[in-house]
Amino acid sequence: MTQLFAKKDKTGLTRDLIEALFPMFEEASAGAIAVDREARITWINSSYSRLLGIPEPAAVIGLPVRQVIPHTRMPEVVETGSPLLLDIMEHDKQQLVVTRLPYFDDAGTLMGAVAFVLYDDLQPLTPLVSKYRRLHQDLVAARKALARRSRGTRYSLGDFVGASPGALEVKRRARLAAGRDMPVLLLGETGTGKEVLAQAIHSMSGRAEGPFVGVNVAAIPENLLEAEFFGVAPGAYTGADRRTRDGKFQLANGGTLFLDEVGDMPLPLQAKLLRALQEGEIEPLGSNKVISVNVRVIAATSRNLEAMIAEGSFRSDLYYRLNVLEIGIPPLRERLADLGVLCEALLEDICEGPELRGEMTDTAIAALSGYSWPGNIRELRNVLERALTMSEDSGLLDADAIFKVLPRNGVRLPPAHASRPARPLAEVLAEAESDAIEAALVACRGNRSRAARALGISRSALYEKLSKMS
Ligand SMILES: Nc1ncnc2c1ncn2[C@@H]1O[C@H](COP(=O)(O)OP(=O)(O)OP(=O)(O)O)[C@@H](O)[C@H]1O
Repeated sequence: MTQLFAKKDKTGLTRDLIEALFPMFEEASAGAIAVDREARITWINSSYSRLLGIPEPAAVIGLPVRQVIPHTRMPEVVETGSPLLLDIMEHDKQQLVVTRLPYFDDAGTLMGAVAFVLYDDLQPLTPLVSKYRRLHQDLVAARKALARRSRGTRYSLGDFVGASPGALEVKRRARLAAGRDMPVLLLGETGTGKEVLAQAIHSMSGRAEGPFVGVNVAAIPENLLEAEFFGVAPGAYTGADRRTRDGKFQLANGGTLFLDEVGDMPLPLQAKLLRALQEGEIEPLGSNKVISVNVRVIAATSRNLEAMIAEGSFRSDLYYRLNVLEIGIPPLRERLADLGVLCEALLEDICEGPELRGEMTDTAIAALSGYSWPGNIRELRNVLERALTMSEDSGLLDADAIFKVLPRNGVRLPPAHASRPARPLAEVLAEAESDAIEAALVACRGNRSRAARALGISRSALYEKLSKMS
């Protein structure tokens, strides 16, 4: 206590008061510390040193307090001269309740601040602390979502759900793409997550703070594409709109331009796009000036560009320019192992709010895996949405609920008969039995009585087998 204040004159009331109260506070608290007006540590007691894991308290005297306690708000107290009477501070994964007070000299000049840890064991405060934690987590999530939205992205790599070898390879290549500022070509059928991945790559890249601008080439009428891409100079048109209009390249300057359905781009525009990519310059419509742009392009298509090159509808030089790093996203039917995790993630997303809840039985997943999913994950999401809408209040989706909403002309996938190592006969028979039951249920569109008849077993036997399968 004697080293707390550098000067020992004790004429000021505030100082007297603090010094008088200090021993009491110190004893009652789990730790105490003092800083000068530059927020450098002038004193720390042994219990606080122990709590913070500081082996040698003398070694931290004179150090900026933030260097020792990263989340402390003592600098704020010495800056504003206002106390922070009750605050929860995180240190090394522990939560401490702290009080911080400024202290002044006789002339009322701020000299520094003292802080006491009131609780280091927050057990009695559990309800309060868990509420605080929840609010804090919500705040962090909301801030992140807001930041992403303001940059034009909704997805990060965590949103590309899947743990199958195919999905893991996609994620590995996406991380690689994020680390290198080069064009990327995403190849995959419709609904496989090309846009999710493009946004994820942008969010992980050095351009994350820049804009993410997406343009779906197939959705824009051919005669408007050039203006959409490169912008319009004032007076380019004699019509009503005589203002300058920035194109997607300008809007994406400093960030990422996502060209979806690039295979649908007409040949004349392909030539202009190639020039823009090669030169890093664009020329707005009706202008004779070129503008430099710094844009990273991620292109995507569900079409076979090599075949298009062969038939002359896609330029090979543009293809090589875009395809510096290629990521092939497998269709859902080739990564059925991901169905379980995908359903879980999609149901959680669909069932926002407490009124809706969705859960799947194993037989429901088995039913989903018998379908070929031409619309991939977008179609899976639609199927789950429809199944939930039609389900009972419980939100539990079984095979019946799935069969009711799967497209009637759905193609049944042949069971995988890849060569396998020898296995116990009982295991092989059980698998064959569940394959046969699944096939019968699909063929009978989930009608169990008809499926049982087709299998040549009683309805109750089928129920028994199904309960063992789930
Ligand atoms: N791996 C994934 N994990 C979770 N959700 C996914 C995944 N892939 C796609 N989705 C979801 O499926 C829907 C379609 O995804 P997205 O638009 O990225 O597909 P796309 O390949 O760009 O489709 P298109 O070629 O038709 O534009 C979105 O709702 C997206 O959230």
